[in-house]
Amino acid sequence: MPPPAIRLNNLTVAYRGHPAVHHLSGEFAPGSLTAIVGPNGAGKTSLLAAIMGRIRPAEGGVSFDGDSRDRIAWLPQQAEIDRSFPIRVLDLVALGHWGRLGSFKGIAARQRDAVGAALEAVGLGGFQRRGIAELSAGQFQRVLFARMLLQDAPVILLDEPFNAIDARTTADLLAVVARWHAEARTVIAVLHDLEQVRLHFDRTLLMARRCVAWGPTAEVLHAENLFRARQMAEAWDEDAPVCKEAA
Ligand SMILES: Nc1ncnc2c1ncn2[C@@H]1O[C@H](COP(=O)(O)OP(=O)(O)OP(=O)(O)O)[C@@H](O)[C@H]1O
Repeated sequence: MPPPAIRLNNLTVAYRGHPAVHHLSGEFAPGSLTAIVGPNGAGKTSLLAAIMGRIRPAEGGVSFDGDSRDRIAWLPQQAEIDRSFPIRVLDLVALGHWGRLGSFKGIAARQRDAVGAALEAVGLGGFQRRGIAELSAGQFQRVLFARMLLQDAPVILLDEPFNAIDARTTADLLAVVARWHAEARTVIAVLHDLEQVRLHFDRTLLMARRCVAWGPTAEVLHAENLFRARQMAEAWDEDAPVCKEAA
């Protein structure tokens, strides 16, 4: 099934009345590959949360054309994941099958094979029986990508997927992202490395709570836009209330 278009309609996300994303409008086209960039506190993670439906917008909203939100795969920032949980790589990756498995059914042989294939695809063949606490940060990120391979979702959201990940692992995981793009899935990734964005992402949304620029990466990552985003970040007031500006 093709991915839906994802539309932001005057989207405003606020925490206790203070805006983190302000009056954002635009569209992620089906099958597009978009980087979201901007200074710390620019609202990038909040935007992903609004797309996921984890935060209710203060104003405006997110609409999906032709498909529903439950077919999104989401990779949170590593810092948000508790790795002390005693679970094996096999079981964690198999959770990618969750929608098809049902809660308490065991993992069938076919699904075990699919887990093995996904682990091979991310360079971790044979890691099934390892505990997740025994993995390096880079290996763990590979495992999470393997889980997303199994999820087989038309829309994939990645929040800083290459933070603290070495160059080799990043290159391998960028190849997985390119594969998803070639398969016409919609991929949206929050990133900080602008060189990586220039090399691997067609489109970019540069934001500083508001949209600074959104379009082809080479145009968006222009020095003037980057300067404006920095200025907007320096000027914002953490305690400013949500305004009632028209869309
Ligand atoms: N759960 C929350 N409760 C209150 N305020 C929040 C919450 N999450 C984020 N914020 C605030 O919203 C603003 C945007 O945060 P967000 O994490 O979306 O930005 P970001 O662009 O992803 O930042 P970074 O690059 O540092 O990860 C910040 O001022 C932050 O303090």
